[in-house]
Amino acid sequence: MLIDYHKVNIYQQDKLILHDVDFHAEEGEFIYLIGKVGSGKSSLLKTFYCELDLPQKETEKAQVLGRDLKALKRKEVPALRKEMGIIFQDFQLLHDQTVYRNLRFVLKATGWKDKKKIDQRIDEVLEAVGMADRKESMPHELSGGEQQRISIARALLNHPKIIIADEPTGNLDPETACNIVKLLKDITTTGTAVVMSTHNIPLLDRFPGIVYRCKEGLLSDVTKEYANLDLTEDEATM
Ligand SMILES: Nc1ncnc2c1ncn2[C@@H]1O[C@H](COP(=O)(O)OP(=O)(O)OP(=O)(O)O)[C@@H](O)[C@H]1O
Repeated sequence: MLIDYHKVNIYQQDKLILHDVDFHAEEGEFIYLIGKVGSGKSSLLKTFYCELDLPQKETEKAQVLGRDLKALKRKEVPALRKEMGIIFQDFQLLHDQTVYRNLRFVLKATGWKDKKKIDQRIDEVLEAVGMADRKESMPHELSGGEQQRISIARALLNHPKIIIADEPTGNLDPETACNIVKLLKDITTTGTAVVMSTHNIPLLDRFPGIVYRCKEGLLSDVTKEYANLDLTEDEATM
């Protein structure tokens, strides 16, 4: 299992955001996280990559990629993150660097040294997201959807076992959003799991997956019943 949470409490400062969280992710799974604004989606995702700490005493089990988060030391976090791809709504590309340099920056920062291997891996990930011909482009020369493709390519660089995507389609028009989610779903066929938060409810029918919902401090697996729930609040972004 890639992520195994059992009875986990999640706080922001002193405020309990989600309690008794059970969450599981297995290889190749495509998992949505829905819930209204402020319901705790980002907070949960942040705990997976240790941006938000879990309270030791209120965590029964929290394992991510074979590590016990209760025992994980700060210095072990970069190695854990190297095995994950993380994607954000605002792409977070280096604006003054070409696509190629954006990707090379990550490889160098994660220990790659051989220029030939670096160039080969950059070609592979750009190919995987359909952007092989944009290596020398600057981010501002790309559309939002294209920039998100580059950030997905960046997330793929180190062969992640799991991709965590926090509202990856939040800044995109509906058609571009569909293309990005299709790409993320295609990636799961390679065995990489994807966990993505979204307010874009129509995606759930179009690209079926497992659906978790944050509501009133609780996280539930609603895969079987989401179609019968009123998700008006979950869809609103304001
Ligand atoms: N850094 C922080 N410090 C204090 N409180 C925070 C912080 N970040 C988030 N919160 C609070 O935690 C709660 C959950 O926020 P979170 O960002 O996890 O919600 P979300 O479901 O991702 O919302 P959205 O759909 O708007 O992205 C909110 O009440 C928010 O105000």
